Amino acid sequence: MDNQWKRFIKGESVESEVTPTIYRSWQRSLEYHVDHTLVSNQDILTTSRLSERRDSQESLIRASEPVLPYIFNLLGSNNYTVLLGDNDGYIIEAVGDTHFMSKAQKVNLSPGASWREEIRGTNAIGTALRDNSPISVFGWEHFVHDNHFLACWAAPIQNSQGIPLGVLDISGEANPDRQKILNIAMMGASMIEKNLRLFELENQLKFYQEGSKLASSLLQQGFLAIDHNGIITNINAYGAGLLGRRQEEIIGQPAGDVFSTPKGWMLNGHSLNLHLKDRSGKEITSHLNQVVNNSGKTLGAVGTLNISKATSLSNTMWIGNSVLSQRMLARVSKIASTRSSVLINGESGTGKEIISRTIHQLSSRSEGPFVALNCASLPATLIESELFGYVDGAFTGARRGGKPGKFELANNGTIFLDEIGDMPLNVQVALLRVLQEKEVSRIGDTKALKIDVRVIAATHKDLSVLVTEEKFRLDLYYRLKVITLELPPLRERTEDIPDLVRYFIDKTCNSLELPLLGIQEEVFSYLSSHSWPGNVRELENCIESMVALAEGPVLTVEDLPDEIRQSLQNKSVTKAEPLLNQQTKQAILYALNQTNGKIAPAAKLLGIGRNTLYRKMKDLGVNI
Ligand SMILES: Nc1ncnc2c1ncn2[C@@H]1O[C@H](COP(=O)(O)OP(=O)(O)OP(=O)(O)O)[C@@H](O)[C@H]1O
Repeated sequence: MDNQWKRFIKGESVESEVTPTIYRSWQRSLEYHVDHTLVSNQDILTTSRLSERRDSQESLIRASEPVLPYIFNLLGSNNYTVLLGDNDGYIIEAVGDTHFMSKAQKVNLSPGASWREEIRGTNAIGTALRDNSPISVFGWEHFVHDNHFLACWAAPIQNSQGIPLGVLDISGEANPDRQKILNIAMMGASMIEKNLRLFELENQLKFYQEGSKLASSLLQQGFLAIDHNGIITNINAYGAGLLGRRQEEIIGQPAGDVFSTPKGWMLNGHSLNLHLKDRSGKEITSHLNQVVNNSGKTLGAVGTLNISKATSLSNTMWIGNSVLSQRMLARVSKIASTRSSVLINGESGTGKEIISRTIHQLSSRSEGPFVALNCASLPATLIESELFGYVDGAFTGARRGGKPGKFELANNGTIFLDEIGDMPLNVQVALLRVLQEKEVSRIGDTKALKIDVRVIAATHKDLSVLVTEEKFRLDLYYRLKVITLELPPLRERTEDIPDLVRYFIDKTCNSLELPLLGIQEEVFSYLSSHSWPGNVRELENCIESMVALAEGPVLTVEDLPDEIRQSLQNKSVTKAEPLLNQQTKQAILYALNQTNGKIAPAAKLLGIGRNTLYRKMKDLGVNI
């Protein structure tokens, strides 16, 4: 039976008696000087090299994992082994019957061995890979005599360009139904190819998804996706921030529930507009374009989410969604529905004025005026006339025709008295009278004018201490603190920082007519680690200068002021108070010198508010 092989080895011509594929492979085996008498022990990987090779072929192994046992079961007999070879002919996986596998092992037909033609002569694995075509190699068709007990079928596993990535082999003892088993091998190879394509698609999809996730997170605009059932399938962090909620609270919700008031859905040809107005008057609009597939079926809609221009730059909007902010806003809306006086306590720049405006706007007086007066910014002698006004000739220097006071101007609305702790005692008496009698008389006038004004007072000082020091009247204190509201400093609600920063970037870019700048995520950790003694005002000034001086389209750590860039390292360093005071005093004097003693520009130069500057000047004994 092995006559043809014997005669070929002797050098006789047998070309017409064997299939051309086998004949060509025998000839190549001769050229490779393969020893036809002996099983080669060459090119067998050590266990560690084999596991490295398996690692490098991870997707081929994963794709064949369910296929090899399936093919083995399909063969319906134990006299086979199903092998996976890589593109170098190394066997990297085997499933089969232990009895046959131990026989196969004797000729190195087992994991770790390479069955390239160059090493083992004609064989199904090596020849299928060499010809990139399915093949069966039976008995004496193997070039090496010791392999003549084998019957093998192999089919290459190709990528989508037809390049062989590996090979699926079925080996056993000779079987008469040569074509049937070859078909099974080909089917196995094609199943592995399909799995590989699926992985490729999964990877591509993941790549696109990751890409779009990154793009939407970098987007300094809200991004929203809604499926054809109206369910929100994606919203970026910025968009969620605009809605004052977290991404995970919104994704999966019906869009109609999230955008409930006042206008809801508006379908308009191929686009869709959504509106939302929240408690503080912030209005959000979303413009979405429908996405359709090739057959015109609507898959959903994607688009942007913005604060509508009309309200985006209003200075009455409270930005921040931390637990503390939420708690405070809930209290503010309750306060707004009452008529009582309010006393707001909070450090400078925490938003006392903005929250007073919010109370006014949410109240039934919102159509009336909101009038603010800072008691620390005026000399004691002027406060009274500012508050109550005066008649013609009331005092030397009085304006001809007189002047209405802030109370008169605030009639039917709200008066906001900032830094009330700095109000002189004599004015406190007059204020108390106005509050009790609900009428005001201009200085020098005998007539009283009925007024209906809600008073919101604010201070960064502890008024009860001022009362014990007899700098503040107890009766006025009680009159004002009917309702109190504590504004937490920014360092206690650092979760608000990202929203505030994005808002200030938007606001500054708008006012400087610059294209909207992005911000590197890392910047937030620096901003959150700073203690912000000047609170939101200091943060606002910091962002304004970062935007104005920005080098590129995205604000980075490099754009941060030095002291904030160093704040992460300096957090543990204790402050040397007296030195700090000295330096603050010097900075104030320098700024005043630069601005010829003008308060507003000096405050701007220092990056603090006017009121803070007045207060610091008072505390540090700086006079102009
Ligand atoms: N939550 C906030 N959202 C948006 N802007 C804010 C917020 N809090 C403060 N600001 C901004 O910070 C700046 C300071 O706020 P505001 O004047 O209300 O603080 P304040 O507590 O009254 O300060 P001061 O006591 O020094 O007068 C303002 O420009 C204000 O618009």
